Amino acid sequence: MLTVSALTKSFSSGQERVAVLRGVDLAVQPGESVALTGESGSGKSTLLHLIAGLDQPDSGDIRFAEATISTMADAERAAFRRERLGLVFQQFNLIPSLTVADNLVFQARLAGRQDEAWRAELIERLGLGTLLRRYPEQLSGGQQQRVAIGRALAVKPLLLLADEPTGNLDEATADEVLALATDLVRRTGCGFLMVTHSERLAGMLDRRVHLHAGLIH
Ligand SMILES: Nc1ncnc2c1ncn2[C@@H]1O[C@H](COP(=O)(O)OP(=O)(O)OP(=O)(O)O)[C@@H](O)[C@H]1O
Repeated sequence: MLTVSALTKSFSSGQERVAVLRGVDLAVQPGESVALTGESGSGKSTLLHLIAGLDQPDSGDIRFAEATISTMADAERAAFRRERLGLVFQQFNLIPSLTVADNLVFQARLAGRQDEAWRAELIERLGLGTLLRRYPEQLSGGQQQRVAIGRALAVKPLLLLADEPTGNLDEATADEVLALATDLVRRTGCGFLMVTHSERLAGMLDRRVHLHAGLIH
């Protein structure tokens, strides 16, 4: 479903170019959850940003079944991200001026992909029913992250991308939030790629890939 081939990316550092990704190959199948590990600075977030279309690779391809995002123009890539991808970051990135209910519908509405029945199921499964009228600042970290996951999945994405999604949560809450996310991913059949430093959390997913010296091992 996602196929990344021979992806390279370098950044300028002073006079030099530093090659962060040197030919990354990676595939994620529908319904599969994959943990992306690697030491600090190995390029995990860079890879995730490229897959999300937030930045452009130097060379190589990023393909989904229905589209090659690495060759899309900026506007087309942004639309693909909005409509077909779910993004969850460590900072929950909820919209502070919107209630939980409105945060949940916001992206789906923008994407023109509203599905009432699916949203109701997400609310139920993520235990958000009693929180719908609250604002993000009135929620705990675990609750905010459950809303962020619900928002990302509300569009029924092809792929859920998460960068240290439970990094701000205590262990028990992190485990609980990730268990919910993997369960929903299996249910929707979307792929799930998650950056993590945690061996424990990586072990909860179907498979693990390791980024080292610019390559996936
Ligand atoms: N926009 C940028 N401009 C210049 N250098 C960058 C940029 N983005 C990332 N880098 C560099 O690329 C390398 C990889 O960064 P990246 O954030 O992808 O690593 P990471 O594996 O996610 O690290 P961490 O686990 O610490 O979050 C680092 O050396 C970083 O300084």
